Amino acid sequence: MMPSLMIDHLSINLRSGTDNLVSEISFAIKEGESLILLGQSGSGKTMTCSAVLNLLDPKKFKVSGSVFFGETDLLNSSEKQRRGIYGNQIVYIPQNPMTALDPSMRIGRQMDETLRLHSDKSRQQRYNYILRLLHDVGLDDPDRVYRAYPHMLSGGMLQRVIIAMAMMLDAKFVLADEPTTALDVIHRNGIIDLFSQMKANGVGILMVTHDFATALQLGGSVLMMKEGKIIESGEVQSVFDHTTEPYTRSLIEAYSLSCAFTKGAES
Ligand SMILES: Nc1ncnc2c1ncn2[C@@H]1O[C@H](COP(=O)(O)OP(=O)(O)OP(=O)(O)O)[C@@H](O)[C@H]1O
Repeated sequence: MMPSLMIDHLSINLRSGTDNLVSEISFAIKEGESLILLGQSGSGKTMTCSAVLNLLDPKKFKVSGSVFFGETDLLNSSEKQRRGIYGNQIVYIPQNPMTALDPSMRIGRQMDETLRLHSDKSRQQRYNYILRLLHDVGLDDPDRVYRAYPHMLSGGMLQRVIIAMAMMLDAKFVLADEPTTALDVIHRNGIIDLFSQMKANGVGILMVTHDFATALQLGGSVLMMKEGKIIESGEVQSVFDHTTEPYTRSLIEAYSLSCAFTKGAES
């Protein structure tokens, strides 16, 4: 099967400097697979995502290597090709989900307008479908969410709304930047379950996190990033069990400490 997303020798430099912010990164994700970029703050995770999403200002950054989505060369694609891919086939869930939504428009209207462009369903059919999706992503009162403005919902609820939008568009690929950072354990589990469901439905997932717990829960492959480079890679449980890299160990220890702390607080 063709990988949905293939990154080959991706490097990112500031045009004003010589340091590589990201150095020679390569990976591929097929439909129904997940890959996690894991590393401390400043390791280059968000830069890598921004290159995949074509968000880096070419006046400021020099990007080399290639990023392919199926047959499309994303770094050299036309505006028209990009419009057909981003927000449709590739859905981005940003760290702050509020930024992905229009603050002045009710959630239901935003979803309805998007759906209207992508389907020939009637108004009533669209309403019923959107309500079912909001229910399926675990929002208890879908009609209230439909009528709410984004600022009326919590971060976790907004993330669910964006996941519902990805499902609505039948996205092939979801890219999520730190989707669990602002959530408590219960909400984190719920969100990861939704990502696992999408994976089971054939969606490819690229997730950025600094949290080993999230990586272990989602499973799949992990790339350990440090100072813009991949220093270790493999199946996440196997890296967790067998790593000898001091950097990876330090992130695992941070995770173990937070588990011990949570257990201590519970007892
Ligand atoms: N807009 C920018 N201009 C210049 N350098 C930047 C910019 N954004 C990030 N960098 C630099 O690029 C490197 C990688 O940063 P990046 O944001 O990708 O890290 P990260 O792993 O995503 O960290 P975090 O978890 O804090 O988001 C860092 O050295 C950072 O200082």
